[in-house]
Amino acid sequence: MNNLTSLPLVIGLGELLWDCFGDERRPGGAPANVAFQANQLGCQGTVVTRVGQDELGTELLDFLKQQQLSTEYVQIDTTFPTGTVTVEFSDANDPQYTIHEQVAWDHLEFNDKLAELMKQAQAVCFGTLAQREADSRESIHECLAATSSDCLVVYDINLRQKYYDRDWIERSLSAAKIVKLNQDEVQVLSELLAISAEDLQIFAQHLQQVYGVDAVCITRGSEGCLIYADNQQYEIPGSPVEVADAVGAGDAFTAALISRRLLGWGWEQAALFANRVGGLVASQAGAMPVLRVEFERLSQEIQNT
Ligand SMILES: Nc1ncnc2c1ncn2[C@@H]1O[C@H](COP(=O)(O)OP(=O)(O)OP(=O)(O)O)[C@@H](O)[C@H]1O
Ligand SMILES: O=C(O)C(=O)C[C@H](O)[C@H](O)CO
Repeated sequence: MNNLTSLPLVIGLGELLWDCFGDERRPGGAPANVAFQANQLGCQGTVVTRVGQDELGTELLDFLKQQQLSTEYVQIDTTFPTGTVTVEFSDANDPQYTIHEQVAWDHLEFNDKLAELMKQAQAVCFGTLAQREADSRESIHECLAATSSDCLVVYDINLRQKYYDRDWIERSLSAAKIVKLNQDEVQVLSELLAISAEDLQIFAQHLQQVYGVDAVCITRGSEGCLIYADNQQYEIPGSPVEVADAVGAGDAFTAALISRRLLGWGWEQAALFANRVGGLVASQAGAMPVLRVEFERLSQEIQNT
């Protein structure tokens, strides 16, 4: 790997794609959003994914280069096209995703180069969607197995359409140190894994005891988040914003939480920052708005309070 900086290496492992909003399109894909935001948050965010050998793939590679993200771990598929998603809204807070099938990011190939990269990662974020096909599912777990024991492995559950399965979720929970999910996903998991979600602390303890997860983070839109870690519950209020669209707010939240935990911040302060970062992204269109300066200002503000 060509590690040009000493910044913490944060990998977004899974899908990089085009979010299509009517006749506009913007780069997206949850793990890619996390890598992009981690890059803006003072880390070396790196995307591990696969695009097609087509115009849409070339444009994604150009986008990454423009944003000073590495394209070294973006594989090119000669059979499947670059992924696309149709994003629709009945409410700006609640985007609906139609995720098109038979695309390149379903076919990530694990190899020595990826193993070498994963060994060096300080954090890796992955989700459920990119596990819908066996090719990427197995490669993702090979990547996770190649990380060092102190790597912060973050499972941002992100359940989409019908693309999840109890076995994939349990395998992923077992591989993760931090699990992030929203309130709707708590309900789905509660049914799928037969865990009561009436008391969220008991729900979180179940994930910790059965799957060996260290921290559980539940996001609640404008109401902020709950974190269960170190035998404590942290309830961190949100700072409501005027929403442009909530696409990528959760991913920005995750990137912010990772970046500040890697800097040694406590849970409360890191979550407060993550809430504000998520809110800022919700106040802008698309999943990858350029907000480097705003994030730095916010980081200083929260450190000084
Ligand atoms: N309207 C809002 N006002 C303020 N902050 C917001 C708003 N919407 C989202 N956020 C911030 O972003 C975080 C993540 O939002 P949300 O709970 O909607 O994400 P999510 O459902 O996890 O997202 P995704 O499924 O896209 O990953 C929230 O915990 C909050 O900190
Ligand atoms: O990657 C996912 O989880 C998706 O749902 C694809 C979305 O279009 C994406 O997260 C928003 O950029």
